[in-house]
Amino acid sequence: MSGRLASDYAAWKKLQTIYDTEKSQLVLRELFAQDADRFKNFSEEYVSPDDPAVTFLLDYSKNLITKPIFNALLDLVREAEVETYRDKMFSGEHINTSEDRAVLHVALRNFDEFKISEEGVSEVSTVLQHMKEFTESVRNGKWKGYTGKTIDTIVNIGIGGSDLGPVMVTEALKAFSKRDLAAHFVSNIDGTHLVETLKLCNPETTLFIIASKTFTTQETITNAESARDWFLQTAKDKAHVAKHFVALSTNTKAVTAFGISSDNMFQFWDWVGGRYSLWSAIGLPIALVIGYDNFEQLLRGAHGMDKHFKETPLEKNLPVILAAVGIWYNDFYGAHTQLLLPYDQYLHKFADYFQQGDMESNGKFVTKGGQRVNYQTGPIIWGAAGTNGQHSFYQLVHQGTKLIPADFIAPATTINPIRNSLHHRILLSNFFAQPEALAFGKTEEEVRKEVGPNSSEALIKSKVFEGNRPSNSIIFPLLTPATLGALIALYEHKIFVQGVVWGINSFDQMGVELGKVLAKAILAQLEKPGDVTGHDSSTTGLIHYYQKYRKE
Ligand SMILES: O=P(O)(O)OC[C@H]1O[C@H](O)[C@@H](O)[C@@H](O)[C@@H]1O
Repeated sequence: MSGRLASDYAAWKKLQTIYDTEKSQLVLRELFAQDADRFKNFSEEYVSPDDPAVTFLLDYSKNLITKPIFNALLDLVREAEVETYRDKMFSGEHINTSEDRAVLHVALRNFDEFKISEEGVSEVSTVLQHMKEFTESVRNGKWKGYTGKTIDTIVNIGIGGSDLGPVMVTEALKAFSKRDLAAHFVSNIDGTHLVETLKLCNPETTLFIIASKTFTTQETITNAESARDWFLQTAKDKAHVAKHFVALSTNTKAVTAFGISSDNMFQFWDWVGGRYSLWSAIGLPIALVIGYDNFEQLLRGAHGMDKHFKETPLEKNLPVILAAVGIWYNDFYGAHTQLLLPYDQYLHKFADYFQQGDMESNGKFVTKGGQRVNYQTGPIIWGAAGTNGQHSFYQLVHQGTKLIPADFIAPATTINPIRNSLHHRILLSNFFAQPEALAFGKTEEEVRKEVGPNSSEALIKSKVFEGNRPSNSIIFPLLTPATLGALIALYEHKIFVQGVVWGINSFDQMGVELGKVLAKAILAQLEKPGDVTGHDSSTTGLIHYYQKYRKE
């Protein structure tokens, strides 16, 4: 994050030389054959410094690395001053330089342990207390709707960071939810999203949570106004809005202007980035669904990982290890993507969540110092819950022409052990088998033995798996709120480390602005029929086609 070009570092140059000279020797079959202790030498167990029950194993032995490569990657991390920038983040320095802001999601789950002096940090516990009281009054039925009925449905209206975290976590921790409180999430400006959700809601028993850091986001404000109109069609009196609309925001003025009283507003601060905000008031729908105590466990689990990240030497530091190995593929092997593959149905939104987390943070071509990078930055993140992905895109991962590093993630035990955990054993057998198949493949010789002498050469070739496809495996005892918190924080800090090495600002998002500005200009033209001006012929042609069918 120094803003320097990563390719100027001595360690970068050394890694390039290693890659150019040793690439052909980096064959997993051989690396494992040469070192009986490879698993031991390339795996780390995480145990939360706060709670021994929060633990997991990271096995990174199936990567195309040797100890000298791993050490050179750590040298790169050192040379980029990741430790210095990490400490700056934790102390509240304004490391988000383009917006002159601190980056303090770690302060939201700190429980007063690290000393951080930044405006707002001392208010974190007051907001948590407000969230706790509110959550309890909704969950125990004391909070009533305008006709005196108990709230049975919540609708979160937000988008991006004000949607994806709560969606992912409420799905992941569904088993901890209060079953008689239905939770819906409306994000898309497409009216369909709101209309289809409102079909499931009763205005007398629905609580709308308007979640927007800025409270200016077009989608969220438009959806919120439409939801309010829908509510008032039945409730009539504007005074009833107070019982059915709350806001999560940093913008008190805009919230009040919308008609939500500041008593029903849950505050956060500009040092909470949208994609790092599920730990803040943005987590209110999470607390409502799983209960405040479970929400606090999620925060505590993340805090344990924060301590690990802050205090553990680099070679045993899990976020650093994931980041370092990722840089090896992204910048030297030329891999463009990174798969996240949770073998846990509850985590089916995990990759969606980290698409914003990683790609909005590290999808940048300019360093903090304003130079264009001459290397690859953030990877494309994608994935699906296992085993579904296996029946969809794994063919390409196994036998395609691209190198696609993958993180496999699974709980050792399940919350739903049906048929004596038979389902879970089958799931895990796939979780173990896939990285093995990717790494070791199947040679032509092995195929020949299998298919017999009468098979065609073409058939034999089509059954060969080249192998040598890298992966990490993360396995933990059970998916609990605290373990999930630690897992999310692990990836957050991985993103941080990579951003520092690449010299970019992981905490702004200038890249989402241009489309927004253009859409506003076009909207003004769509509202008055007639000829459109100021666009290229393609955009003009598309708008003309639309105008043939335009309806009020
Ligand atoms: O919470 P808000 O302010 O509505 O922003 C919602 C989203 O808007 C933009 O897409 C970006 O700025 C995201 O980072 C943000 O999460």
